[in-house]
Amino acid sequence: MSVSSGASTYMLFRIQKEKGRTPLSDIAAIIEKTGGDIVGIDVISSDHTGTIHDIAVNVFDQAHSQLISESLQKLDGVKIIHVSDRTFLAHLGGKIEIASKISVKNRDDLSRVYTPGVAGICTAIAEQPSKAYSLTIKRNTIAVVTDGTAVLGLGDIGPLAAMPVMEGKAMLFKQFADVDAFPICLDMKDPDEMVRTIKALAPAFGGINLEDISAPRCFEIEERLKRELDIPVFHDDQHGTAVALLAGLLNALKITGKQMSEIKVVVNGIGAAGIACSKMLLSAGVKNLIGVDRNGALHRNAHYDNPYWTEFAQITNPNVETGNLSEVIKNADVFIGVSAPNILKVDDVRSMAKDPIVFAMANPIPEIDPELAKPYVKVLATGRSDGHNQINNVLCFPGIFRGALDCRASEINEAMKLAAAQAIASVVTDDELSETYIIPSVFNQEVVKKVRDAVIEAAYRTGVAQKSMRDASYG
Ligand SMILES: NC(=O)c1ccc[n+]([C@@H]2O[C@H](COP(=O)([O-])OP(=O)(O)OC[C@H]3O[C@@H](n4cnc5c(N)ncnc54)[C@H](O)[C@@H]3O)[C@@H](O)[C@H]2O)c1
Ligand SMILES: O=C(O)C[C@H](O)C(=O)O
Ligand SMILES: [Mg+2]
Repeated sequence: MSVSSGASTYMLFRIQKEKGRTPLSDIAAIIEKTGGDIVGIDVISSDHTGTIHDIAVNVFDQAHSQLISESLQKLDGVKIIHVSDRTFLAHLGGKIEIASKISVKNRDDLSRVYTPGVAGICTAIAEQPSKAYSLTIKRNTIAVVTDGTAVLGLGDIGPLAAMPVMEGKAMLFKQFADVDAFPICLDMKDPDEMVRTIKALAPAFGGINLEDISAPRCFEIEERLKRELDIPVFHDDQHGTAVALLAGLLNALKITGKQMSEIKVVVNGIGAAGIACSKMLLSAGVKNLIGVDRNGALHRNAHYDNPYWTEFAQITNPNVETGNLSEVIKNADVFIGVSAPNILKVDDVRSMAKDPIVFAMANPIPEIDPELAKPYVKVLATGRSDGHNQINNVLCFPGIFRGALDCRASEINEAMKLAAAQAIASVVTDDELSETYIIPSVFNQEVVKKVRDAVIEAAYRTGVAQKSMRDASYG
């Protein structure tokens, strides 16, 4: 049985073949015999001792790739230098670069973009700082800042290892909303030091997108930066997630015919995303919301060292339910997971109320395998790109910052977030709405457009837009 390119993993086997030993045809035959589908062979180098080849092969999965490697290693005079998959290949050398808008072809160009011409521009900005918005990259540039302490669901893997996620966010900012974003991975953990450093970096940027900073530190860092900076500061894992979640839930409830005010919601993982999602749902009208973390349900009769949990317990769990996830999820209408992989059991889902909604949003592995949950849920969503109903903050951050930059909002406030959620939900029309289509694809070009316009409208309405409406090309 061979592998069709659609449902497979693309691997690149770099092999060294000694001259006069196993011929290439035998190597190819072994790969095909082991079920691999060869899609290309390149010669990388060749000399009197042998040849290095890259053999591109479609395989079923990692285990299949391993099997092919083992078969190749047994061949006489064949050595595997390395095996890479498509994802690793896409990351070679990083995913973004800086490009100039003007090319410098001669001395005349040089004297305008650099010294001496540039000095006049600097003086103009020194005299009138707001000119930085028209004469530098500030007006369209966002810093994507992390300390690497809560990277996806991988935890505290540090600033260096966080780079691929931050580069990815920068790519998405550019592709979806033409926002120039730059990844900044800080090697520090102390909130005071982080606030000081981010403030010191701020002059070059029109906004700060905080990313993958662990709770509860992220709350203090964001609150202080919002107070102390005059550009929008937005913690994506809190607010981007909450916006995308509310959009998904608004549409999912249309399918189940239930009301926000009547549903029982269990939020698992009371960290950055969990607290923000819960607060957004409360302001959208949910009354019975229970937060669960590693030690079970949070409730007002317990004592927590974390002040954000104390506050959370006061405003949630009105019936003071106690116990672990399996206990409190009974009769819940909605499960929201922003916690860890595979912690929701099929029996938990089966104990939920009729027509359960399960949003298992932990990345990269959701709280429950979608295939296991599917038979028992009415609406299922994950944070991943490779299934139906992707509820991910990428639906929010490009458009919300596009809007905030275009009207030069001094902040991103509650009204702007709510407007963004409603805008995302509205992209799916009533005719289109179904169990497998509650939330638009991020590739739907309406998403960024609608979010931008709704955010700008809310910014003017709430008095935080600093540009005239005409200049913001809006309204
Ligand atoms: N889909 C999305 O758009 C999206 C957005 C943000 C975060 N996330 C995902 O949500 C998860 C949390 O992200 P965060 O930024 O809030 O991180 P965080 O570190 O701030 O919070 C994680 C919380 O989950 C809790 N937790 C861990 N394991 C648990 C378990 N077994 N049971 C109950 N609680 C558990 C932790 O104690 C912590 O309170 C990650 O997997 C992340 O990838 C998804
Ligand atoms: O990065 C993502 O895909 C979403 C989110 O920011 C996360 O931390 O999981
Ligand atoms: Mg994140």
